Amino acid sequence: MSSIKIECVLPEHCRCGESPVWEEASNSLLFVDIPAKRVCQWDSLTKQVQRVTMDAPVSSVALRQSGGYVVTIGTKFCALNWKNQSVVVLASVDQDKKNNRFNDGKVDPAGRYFAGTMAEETAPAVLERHQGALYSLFPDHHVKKYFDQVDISNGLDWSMDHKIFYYIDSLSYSVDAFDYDLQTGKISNRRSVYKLEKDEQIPDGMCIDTEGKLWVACYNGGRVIRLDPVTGKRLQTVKLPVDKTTSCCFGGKDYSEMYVTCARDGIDPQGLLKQPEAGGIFKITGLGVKGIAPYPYAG
Ligand SMILES: O=C(O)[C@H](O)[C@@H](O)[C@H](O)[C@H](O)CO
Ligand SMILES: [Zn+2]
Repeated sequence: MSSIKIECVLPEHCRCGESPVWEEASNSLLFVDIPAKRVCQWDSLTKQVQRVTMDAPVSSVALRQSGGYVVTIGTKFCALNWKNQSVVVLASVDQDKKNNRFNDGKVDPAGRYFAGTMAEETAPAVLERHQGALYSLFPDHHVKKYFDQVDISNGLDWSMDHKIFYYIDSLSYSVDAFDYDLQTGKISNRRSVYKLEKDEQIPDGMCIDTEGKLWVACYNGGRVIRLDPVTGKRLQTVKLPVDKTTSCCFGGKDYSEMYVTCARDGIDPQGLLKQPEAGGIFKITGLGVKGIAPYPYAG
């Protein structure tokens, strides 16, 4: 049996840390702090952090094949040049919804950047319902809309054989699956593969391991859970010393470590005394499973 170790590797006070992405080329973890409008890069070797501030909430970051990163800022898909900190808008969505912003995003195995939107929250998980939609930015910069009526667009990943797309609309308290056509980027046949239990709270970010099992960060649940999407059973629970766990990804050597982001917003001063590491970056080792490298945006 492996022994699990959980460590706060970066005591960052993220208001809402999200979108952890491992960048193998720089041995670093990318992540965002949404309301702080920040994209960060934590070097796992030097332990140094670089932070770049945007002019609107930035909800996800992904690698870009041609160099630099892509990010979702406000309701825009953008390219970010890390060296000179410049941003170029690639496409816009939800132009009729002034109170909307993008939320979680991830690149598919063919290099399309998937991201969904939501209404801006007045408090964590308090927002106008059904305002969001799911989109993807194709390598040629055209945008495809998949569906709307989304509350909080979150966790997304693809099965190892690229035939299934997994997705979370947080306030449905469900992890869903679609059949996926990698050639065309089309999704179909939506179904639920797991319904969260009460103490697991709100499903947020998600990633898949090489065994095809799903890892879901549970917001307010202070844990990541490992699910078997075939049987619909929870296989494992890993608790963290912070409640507002938002997302997870594999990284480090051979993608054998898990990185977890979390939020600090919405915790009162009393609560912060009990979880001083809220908003930090956590590393979990000894899970005994691995992930895969993130796919880069192909455009
Ligand atoms: O990170 C996200 O996905 C949202 O932007 C956050 O605000 C919270 O996680 C959400 O409130 C929990 O459902
Ligand atoms: Zn999220």
